[in-house]
Amino acid sequence: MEVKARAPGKIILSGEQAVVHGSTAVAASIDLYTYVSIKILPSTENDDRLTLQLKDMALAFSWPVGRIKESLSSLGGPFPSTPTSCSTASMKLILALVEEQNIPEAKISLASGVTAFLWLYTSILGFKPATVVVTSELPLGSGLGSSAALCVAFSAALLACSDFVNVDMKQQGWLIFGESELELLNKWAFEGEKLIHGKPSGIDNTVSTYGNMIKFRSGNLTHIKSSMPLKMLITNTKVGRNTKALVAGVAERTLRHPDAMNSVFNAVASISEEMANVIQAPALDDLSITAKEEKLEELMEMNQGLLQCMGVSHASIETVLQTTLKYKLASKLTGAGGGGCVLTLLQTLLSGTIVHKVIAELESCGFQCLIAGIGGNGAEICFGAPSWL
Ligand SMILES: Nc1ncnc2c1ncn2[C@@H]1O[C@H](COP(=O)(O)OP(=O)(O)O)[C@@H](O)[C@H]1O
Ligand SMILES: C[C@@](O)(CCOP(=O)(O)O)CC(=O)O
Ligand SMILES: [Mg+2]
Repeated sequence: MEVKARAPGKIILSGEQAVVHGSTAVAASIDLYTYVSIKILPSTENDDRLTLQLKDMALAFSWPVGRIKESLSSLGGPFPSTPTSCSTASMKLILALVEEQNIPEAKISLASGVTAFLWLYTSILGFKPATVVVTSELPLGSGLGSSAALCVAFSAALLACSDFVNVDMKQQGWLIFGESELELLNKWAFEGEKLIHGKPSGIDNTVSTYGNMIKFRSGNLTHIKSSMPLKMLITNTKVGRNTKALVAGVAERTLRHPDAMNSVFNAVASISEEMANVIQAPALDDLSITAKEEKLEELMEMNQGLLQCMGVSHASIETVLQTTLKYKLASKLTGAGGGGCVLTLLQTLLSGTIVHKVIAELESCGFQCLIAGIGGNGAEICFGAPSWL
């Protein structure tokens, strides 16, 4: 049996970091995906293995299934079949299984992704031998939600192979799960994301699961329907950073200055609410679209100022802001900050010449620019020949 799943990355239009502290945020899926393929293998007498191939990194990890079973069954298994947090005891055992694989020091940041894989795999499918292959179009650790896309794609593929969901394997092409399956998949992906981020808000796995555009607050999502075309330039500063450390840094600043930081989070919540209203308000002509774009630009700039207050901007982000401002374009960081990606709103009536000029100037600083499609489908699964591997 072979199943493929894909899950999109995301941009956060407003409210990153503050959303971890209960503020509203607005996010949208982008058309860059992480793909997971699972091939369940027939059980043999003595060489059953679980293999994880990270194709883009040219890395493969493999465990004898008996070894995983022996290690984890000391906890008294079977593992939970409903989404549950990985206990400290399970975590310790899984980390030992990851450590055995001797991940090269230069790629050690991948260990948390491998840990999330082992937890999701054993929880959802138990100890079946299989080969799992991962590929991704998303830059890792850049604020475009690669960690959530990975957990969503794992969960979707695993659930499609499990007895927990009912899917018609004869259907062709990419399929979307039903509502209750999406809810289950999103909960599992959140558990995986916790192992990578420490304390995620859940916005990244939720927008990757459901796709489109969402408003998110304290675990609750509201679907948003944009009444205007939204075009964003995404500039990757290529400055590596780690979401877990940045989220922890904001939490520490909040402990030091609770009143000031709570005021910042409240201001961010108001910005996100207003942004959602602007995006959804009817636009009857070019004039009203331009007026809405100007409001969005101002809200993005205000949000960026507050992200600076939280301590998550970076010299490379400031360079992108100054460069785009020269062309009268508004920008803000997206994701955890500290480097990673910056969003710039490209107004509908903006000339192509300006877009080319700003991209050329950003790229001359060593940054990488892309314009992604915004608001496509969320998680999808497919049975059949893997054309994308
Ligand atoms: N395709 C992938 N293969 C392996 N690990 C991945 C993959 N995508 C994401 N990860 C895991 O997620 C981490 C990056 O997550 P994070 O710091 O949250 O940044 P972001 O989610 O913005 O890309 C990586 O260091 C790795 O552990
Ligand atoms: C900083 C945060 O708001 C978004 C993190 O996104 P990313 O991992 O940087 O793509 C954290 C969260 O909401 O879980
Ligand atoms: Mg992440």
